[in-house]
Amino acid sequence: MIKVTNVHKNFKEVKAVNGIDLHIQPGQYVALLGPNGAGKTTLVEMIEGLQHPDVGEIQIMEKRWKDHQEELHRIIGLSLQETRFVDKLSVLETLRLFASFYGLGGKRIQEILDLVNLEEKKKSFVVNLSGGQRQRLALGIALLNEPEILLLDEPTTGLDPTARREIWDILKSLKSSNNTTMILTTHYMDEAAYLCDKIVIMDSGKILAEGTLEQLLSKHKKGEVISFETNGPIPPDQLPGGDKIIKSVIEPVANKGEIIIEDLVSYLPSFLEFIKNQNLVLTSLECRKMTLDDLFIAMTGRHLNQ
Ligand SMILES: Nc1ncnc2c1ncn2[C@@H]1O[C@H](COP(=O)(O)OP(=O)(O)OP(=O)(O)O)[C@@H](O)[C@H]1O
Repeated sequence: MIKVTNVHKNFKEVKAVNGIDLHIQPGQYVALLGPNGAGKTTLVEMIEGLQHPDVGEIQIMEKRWKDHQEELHRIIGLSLQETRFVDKLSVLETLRLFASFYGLGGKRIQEILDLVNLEEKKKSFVVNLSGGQRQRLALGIALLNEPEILLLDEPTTGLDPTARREIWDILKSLKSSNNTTMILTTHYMDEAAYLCDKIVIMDSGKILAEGTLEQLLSKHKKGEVISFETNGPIPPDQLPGGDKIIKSVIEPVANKGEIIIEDLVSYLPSFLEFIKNQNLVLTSLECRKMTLDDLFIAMTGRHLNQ
């Protein structure tokens, strides 16, 4: 459905997208997950035809933007990171305006109001909508034309958990009813894990890993995490069992750290002994299985949301 081949995009010296290959199958929901500046928006905007690669090629249903602009506009629905509406138009008037671009009538507008659950708000001015309602309106506009491909740039950033859940429910229902193909960018690993069949982890313009959640986590199959805080500074270079550690992140000033190890049961006693020998007291200790964020730390040494 979407084929991205060796795509590069630079902004002066910044390599925003630095050699990306990506294949997306029909009906797949794909999350581009990564921290600020990873290159997610730039990649999505190139797939949307809003920006053009310096190097490489993007094909959508075997078509390129330069030869098939009109056709591709009909196939794709998109919602940008920040959608600007006309504040003094109502929800209904806004939908009518966008529907007119596609020659769509009242029936489709009503379907969209029901789908994104804005019937009760249809007479409200857009300026008076909550963040979640605005995002649902943006999603509704993206869906007006029944697009085969939906591209959403951070559809739930800044929303509270209930508002996020409402967007998730709409996207889930769309998947089962329409077989839509979707790419969304997000900072939230729970969003990627809940909604998407395929997760693409990006950093510094590159893909670090891709696959289903299970595939990604099984790359570090035995990975488990010790997360701890102490009453004093931890000397990071003296942690025991160096060869058993997949990755450690120690924050000396905050007196806290995380260690990703292969085998928790065999490692934990030596860690506790180390804490005792350093005359430290554990003020908190948590052991758990790896999450996507831990996987990101294992790959980059940083948290996803930093
Ligand atoms: N128009 C532009 N001009 C100059 N630099 C840009 C431009 N667009 C993006 N960049 C730079 O390219 C890099 C990738 O940015 P991009 O917005 O694609 O990342 P992102 O992963 O979407 O980040 P975020 O999650 O914060 O939206 C960043 O370093 C950014 O500052």
